[in-house]
Amino acid sequence: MQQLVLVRHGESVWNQENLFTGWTDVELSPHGEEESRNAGRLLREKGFVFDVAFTSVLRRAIGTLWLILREMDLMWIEECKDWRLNERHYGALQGLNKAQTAEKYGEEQVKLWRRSYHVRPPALAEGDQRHPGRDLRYASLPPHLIPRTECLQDTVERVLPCWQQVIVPALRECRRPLIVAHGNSLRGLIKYLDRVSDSDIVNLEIPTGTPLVYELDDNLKPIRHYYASEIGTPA
Ligand SMILES: O=C(O)[C@H](O)COP(=O)(O)O
Repeated sequence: MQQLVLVRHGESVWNQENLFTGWTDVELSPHGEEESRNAGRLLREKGFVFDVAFTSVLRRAIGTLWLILREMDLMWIEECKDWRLNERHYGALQGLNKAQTAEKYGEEQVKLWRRSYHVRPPALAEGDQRHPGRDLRYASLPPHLIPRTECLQDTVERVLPCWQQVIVPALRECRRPLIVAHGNSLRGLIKYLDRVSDSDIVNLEIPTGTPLVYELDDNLKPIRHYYASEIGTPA
């Protein structure tokens, strides 16, 4: 049996302001930093140890990972930052207020943009300042891989190669990975692991800064999952 721990980053300043964030690189809020430290303390208290960590190239996830590792005295472990663990790209919605967008376009439309598996938010224009192609961290990517918007299915299609190519090999080597990523990249991974249907994935919400533990069998299929906070403290 192998364990995989998934953590959505702590609250960001844009979560606090209820803004669509996607690939916008925003900081953790003070509350998000506290959530991250608490996650690290909890994991330490429950006896978790990691020897490799995977995260996105966005500072709210990297910052959460670093605060967790600091609390666990594990800052020395190997870290792998992979753009494929980024949040779903929210297209032209990035930077807009979620409540105001719902007032303008209607709750139903915004729910489709936020939670449906196949519906993409409006795309960023090619020349938009926010286009990720202008960002150094994506400079080595072939242009066809750089999104201007994504539905959850698009996100799954980039998260799964990351899972197969870098996380599965670590698990096969019996390493103990921690994954710190984002609401929708984790929803995509969980959809795959738990074989959640395209319609049921609409209802899956992942709280910020709350370690979720997956127990996997030898074929890396989930046996069960639970929040680390639900485990009894070891004697
Ligand atoms: O990108 C964002 O705005 C959030 O991190 C996730 O937002 P959602 O819950 O609206 O998908």
